[in-house]
Amino acid sequence: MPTEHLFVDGALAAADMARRIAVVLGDAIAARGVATIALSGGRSPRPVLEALSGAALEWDKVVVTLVDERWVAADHADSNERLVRETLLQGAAAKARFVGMKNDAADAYAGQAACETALAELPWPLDIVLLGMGEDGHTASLFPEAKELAEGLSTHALTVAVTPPAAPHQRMSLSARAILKSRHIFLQIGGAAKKAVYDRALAGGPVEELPIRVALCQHGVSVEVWISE
Ligand SMILES: O=C1O[C@H](COP(=O)(O)O)[C@@H](O)[C@H](O)[C@H]1O
Repeated sequence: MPTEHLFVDGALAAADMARRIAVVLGDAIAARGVATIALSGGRSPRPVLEALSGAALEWDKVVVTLVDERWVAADHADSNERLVRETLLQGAAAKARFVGMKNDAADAYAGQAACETALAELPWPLDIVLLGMGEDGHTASLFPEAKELAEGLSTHALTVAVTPPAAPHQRMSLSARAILKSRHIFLQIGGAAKKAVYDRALAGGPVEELPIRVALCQHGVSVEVWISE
């Protein structure tokens, strides 16, 4: 069972999550001289990343990558890289090493091999994989109805190129294997609709129905969930 942190307020949940991330990254630096974190995109992580940016860490020893990315330019409003650069990688935190997923290839499928090579050079397992979840139960860009879902759940590769069934832009996503190649999985669940999906996922069933079960229905990696109303 995941460890659940319950909050009435999303801002308090974000601040608490940022504090916990900083502790885990600091411990990783003390133990191994380097700390690694993969970040999700979307709306939920923004306040966490803004708070984390002010943490007193040896940022030059932190490596930041992504859980998923939209195949758009790094200055596009939908770019997860842009989100991370604008929120986390500011001030002292700008010293962190950022390894993004988007490259110059024309589409995500053509760019997957180079992205795989870039991510393979990181020190695995990652210390933290920070996940979000959509109301359809997707996590990273492992969407229930995507034609690449089976590949994302079964591949030995770290990454999978995806065309979302009902969202804009091709994506690059960590595979299930990569998500589980981590020391800690942290998950944000905000609002009643996501909480209902989270509860249904925890109750068990096929991972193809609710891909968040990749993280929730396994015993190898510790999972902490920040739940807010
Ligand atoms: O498409 C995505 O959605 C999920 C959830 O996003 P949110 O905006 O509801 O927080 C996110 O975790 C994922 O990284 C993103 O690409």
